Amino acid sequence: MRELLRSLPALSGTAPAFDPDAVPDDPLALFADWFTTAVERGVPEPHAATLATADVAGQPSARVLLLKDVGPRGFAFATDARSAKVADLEVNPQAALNFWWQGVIRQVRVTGSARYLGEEASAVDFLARSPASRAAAAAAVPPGQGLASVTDLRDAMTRSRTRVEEDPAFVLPTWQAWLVVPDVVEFWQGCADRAHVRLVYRSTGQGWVHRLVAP
Ligand SMILES: Cc1cc2nc3c(=O)[nH]c(=O)nc-3n(C[C@H](O)[C@H](O)[C@H](O)COP(=O)(O)O)c2cc1C
Repeated sequence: MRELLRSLPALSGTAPAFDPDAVPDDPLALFADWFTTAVERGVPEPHAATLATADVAGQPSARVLLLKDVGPRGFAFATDARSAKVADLEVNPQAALNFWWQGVIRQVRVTGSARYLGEEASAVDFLARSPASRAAAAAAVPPGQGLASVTDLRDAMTRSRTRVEEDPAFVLPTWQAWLVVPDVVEFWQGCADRAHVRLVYRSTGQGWVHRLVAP
């Protein structure tokens, strides 16, 4: 493995032009710009992000999920209330989100606190999912619960699919939309010569300040 790992290239994407002296005051605007560029440059699944949480004892855990919205208030995702991440966030709302866009050598790191967006936003998110993903979410098998076999899960999903198709307005009561409200947003632009650009925005409570830091 050691040899294999050392043989692999890193930072092999193509960096778009980026001038850290000509950035917007609001990091959410810069995020939208970088995200759009990632989509235009064909970065696969740029909306997949790693969410890190920590439990009451401080034990961290991280998992990939999909970004559902981004706007002036923060970064939205959706999940099941019975999941470990929600158990973590209920006792410790501090969270981090990480995006890595290989094709453009860009990383975005977000830290902040997460809050539940309420029943209405959660229902809107659930109903916007495809029938297959609504059925999968509603398969009555809570995330993390032990399974005897994958066949059991498929059977539960088939029953759930019928229910979702018969009642298109059905909303899984445990489906929740959450928002990560950022305190710090870091934009990392990799460069082939290793003079990487790290631009860190920090919330002041009234607005944002930003500065360059060493990579
Ligand atoms: C590409 C990708 C997208 C995913 N999107 C979501 C998502 O939007 N919401 C979600 O709850 N889990 C999503 N998952 C599954 C999570 O990674 C994770 O397995 C699940 O949420 C349980 O995590 P937890 O036990 O830490 O709460 C996704 C996984 C992958 C690989």
